[in-house]
Amino acid sequence: MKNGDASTTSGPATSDHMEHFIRELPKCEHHVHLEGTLEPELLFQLAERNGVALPDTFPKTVAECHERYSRFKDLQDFLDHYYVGMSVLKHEDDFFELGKAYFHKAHADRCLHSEVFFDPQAHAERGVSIESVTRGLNRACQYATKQLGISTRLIMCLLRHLPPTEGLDTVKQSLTLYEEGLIHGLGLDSSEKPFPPELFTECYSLISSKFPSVGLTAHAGEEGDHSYVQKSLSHLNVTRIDHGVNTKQSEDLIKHVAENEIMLTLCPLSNKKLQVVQDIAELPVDLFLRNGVPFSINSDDPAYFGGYILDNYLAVHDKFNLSLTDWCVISKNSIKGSWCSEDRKKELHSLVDKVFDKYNDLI
Ligand SMILES: Nc1ncnc2[nH]cnc12
Ligand SMILES: [Zn+2]
Repeated sequence: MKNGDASTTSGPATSDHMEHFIRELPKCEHHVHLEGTLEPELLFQLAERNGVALPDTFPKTVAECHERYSRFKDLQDFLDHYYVGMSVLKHEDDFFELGKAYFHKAHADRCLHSEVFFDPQAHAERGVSIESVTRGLNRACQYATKQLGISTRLIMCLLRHLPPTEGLDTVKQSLTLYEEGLIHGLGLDSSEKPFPPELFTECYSLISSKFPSVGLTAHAGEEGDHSYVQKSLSHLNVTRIDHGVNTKQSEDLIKHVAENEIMLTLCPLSNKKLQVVQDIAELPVDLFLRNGVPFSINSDDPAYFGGYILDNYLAVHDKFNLSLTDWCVISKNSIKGSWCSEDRKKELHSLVDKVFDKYNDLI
């Protein structure tokens, strides 16, 4: 049966098969901030356990949190809340618990490979060392691999609203952790405008000169225009772009990104919540597919944006009438763009093929 022709079958309609297919599809996540997976329930538990007094303006209950999360005006409005929320994280075990809870959610969504961000500078401000944060999260990564079969990578992000000299200090403090193999990538996040990527050139070149195999990525083209994407590629030498929605503004850039297999890590629910788009249907999913721009689908800050990776896949399914073949392209590109071993990629490819074969006869 072909996509869209639901008239002649018994059993579930095509769209039901499509939804089952998407649920079963092995997924790779490349854009999730572990601090953004802090659910309100754990946030309040940690506040009590760690004796953290949240400001009077902070929501008092889980329900009030959800109400607050339903009306972020933009990225900055979200970030102002997010940095306060994460102040309840104080000890290595808190970070372990946070990571473990995320990996269980990812596992339930059939996410088999996950590359996770963390923001050490946001914790250093409160006296929490980069070692405590990294070791706690690394233990969670090991747990995910051993107990849940998820391969993982840890990506340290620099906060672009802080001075680049502080970013460089953070990079220097992190060198031993990269050396130990606890951190595998470098990223750049927080308020995009007016902090262009070239401010952080030295931070990126220091890491890549010491550890050439470390993956480089940066948030760009979320609220910033396409020049932020261009400059992340030319000045930071990243091989991946986080968000990158505004790549759509330049035909030359679309061509460049496609030809050089730069993967964009799209985050549909995040873009809607932070009003990057008013509707997920506005995302350039068709444009990117037609032009061979590789992208993956991710959750960004799922505790705040109302859904983990599967919800983001389903949101795309809901708005774009993608075929089984389109989904296979998305899923194979997200494997190809992952920073895991070639053997792991082969395993993931064959798992995707199995699900594709199962549903190819049905859809
Ligand atoms: N969507 C986002 N953009 C930039 N920085 C972030 N940090 C957490 N979520 C972010
Ligand atoms: Zn992000």
